[in-house]
Formats: sequence, structure tokens, C-alpha cells
Amino acid sequence: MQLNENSTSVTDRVTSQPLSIEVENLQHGYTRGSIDLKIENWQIQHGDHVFLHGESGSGKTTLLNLIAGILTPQTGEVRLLGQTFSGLSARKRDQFRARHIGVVFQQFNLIPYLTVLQNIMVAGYFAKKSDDIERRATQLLTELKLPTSILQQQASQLSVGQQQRVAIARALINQPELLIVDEPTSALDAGARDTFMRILLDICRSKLTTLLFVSHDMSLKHYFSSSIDIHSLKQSQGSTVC
Ligand SMILES: Nc1ncnc2c1ncn2[C@@H]1O[C@H](COP(=O)(O)OP(=O)(O)OP(=O)(O)O)[C@@H](O)[C@H]1O
Repeated sequence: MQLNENSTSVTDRVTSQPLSIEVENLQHGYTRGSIDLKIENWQIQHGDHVFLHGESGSGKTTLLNLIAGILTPQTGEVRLLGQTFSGLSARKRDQFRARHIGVVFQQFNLIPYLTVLQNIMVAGYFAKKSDDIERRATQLLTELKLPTSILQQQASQLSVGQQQRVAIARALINQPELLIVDEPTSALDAGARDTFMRILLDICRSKLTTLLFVSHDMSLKHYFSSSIDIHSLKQSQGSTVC
């Protein structure tokens, strides 16, 4: 299936989106690693907010990397938005990821010597969506409850909580249909974690963005419409369970 590369309205998204994520007969292991990840079938509907949990070392990040196309599965298939993603060339995968998927990594991966705006602009550049980026970045920072003066600040000068929100802004700048977030709250205290989760989920709801959120912290489960343990995912044929 071909994707329309132009940006879509929120109404279009409700009516016309295929499944966000489909995983089929996926298998992946590391040559010298201790896991052998096997998932027969898993689907996430468009607009869902899914909490994927499992203890440290259970393979959560590996699965996210397979879904985001950072790793290629040894066998099986990942389809994103109806597109067979794992079968694309590396260049096409990068293009697709830049336009349709926002990824927030555990360590945020901001470029420390660039300003916040420059960090966000890099994401716009890769997706070839640089128009009007300062205005869009300003709006996102406001939605994320950050002062817009932060745009001119170097990423290395930000607190962990600020870095986390800037990483979300960078991931959302290209209006992706899917946002993947890997364990972003471990450095926050309980109050800051709650504020962050509420802001993140409000933004995803308002933009109808599918959210796949990974953590080992079960206290976050109640924020999500569905949740799944990576172990049951490995064993079952199942779709998302609550
Ligand atoms: N590049 C790699 N090469 C070899 N083994 C790896 C590699 N990356 C991860 N592993 C191993 O695969 C297993 C799963 O790692 P992964 O990072 O996916 O787990 P996780 O559930 O995300 O853990 P955490 O919650 O601690 O981040 C671990 O045993 C890890 O050591």
C-alpha cells in the first residue's frame, strides 16, 4: 500500500488510517545476546495508547527498535500504517521513519551542543518538513508546558525533565501518526512523572497519535487504554490486552 506523503487532517486520520502496527511471525536474537524474541502476531489499532511492560532485559527496547526499523528482524514482518516496513531498503526506512514515526529514546539523544530549536530543526530536515518550523516548535513547547525562551538554550543546559519534553517535541514536530516512547520517566520524581504523563497523553489524544509507551514501571499502567506484558506477547497469538 502506498502512503499519502502529504500531511493529513485529524478528521482524515480517524476515517482513513489502517492499523498502526502489525507484527507477524517476528523473530530476532543477538549473536552473543541472551534473548530470542519471537512474536507470532500483534496488532495496535490507530489512535490506541498502549503500555508495553516487562522487567529489565526482557527485550522491550529490542522490540521497539524492530518496530521503528532501527533493527531488521531476522525473520517475519513489521507493517506500519499498512506499509511493510521491515522489507524496505535502509534509505526508504529512514525516510518513512522521519515522516511517520516519532521516537523518544531512553537517553533522549538530544545533540548537546545545539540549541533546542536546532535539535528540533534536525528532525524537520530529515522529514523534509522544515516549513514554518519555529512556529510549530513554539506551539509544541507551549503544549508541553515549557517556556518558549528555551528554544534558544543549548540542550546540554537543560534539566532532565526539560530534556524529556524537548525530546517529545522533537519526536512530534513532523506530526507523526505513531509515537514510540522508551522508558522516559525513570529519572523523574512521582509528581513530575504524573505531570509528564498527563501532558503526553493529552497531546497524543488531541493529535490522534498512536502511542506505544515502554516501561518496567507498573505504576504508569493506569494512564493507558491498554497494556501488555512482553512475556505474554511472546507466548500468545494475541492482540493488545487490557
Ligand atoms: N546489541 C546487542 N547485542 C547483544 N545483546 C544485546 C544487544 N542489545 C540488547 N542485548 C541483550 O538483549 C536482552 C534484551 O535487551 P533490551 O535492551 O531489549 O531489554 P529491555 O527490556 O529494554 O531492558 P531495560 O528495561 O533494562 O532497558 C538483554 O539481555 C541485553 O543484554
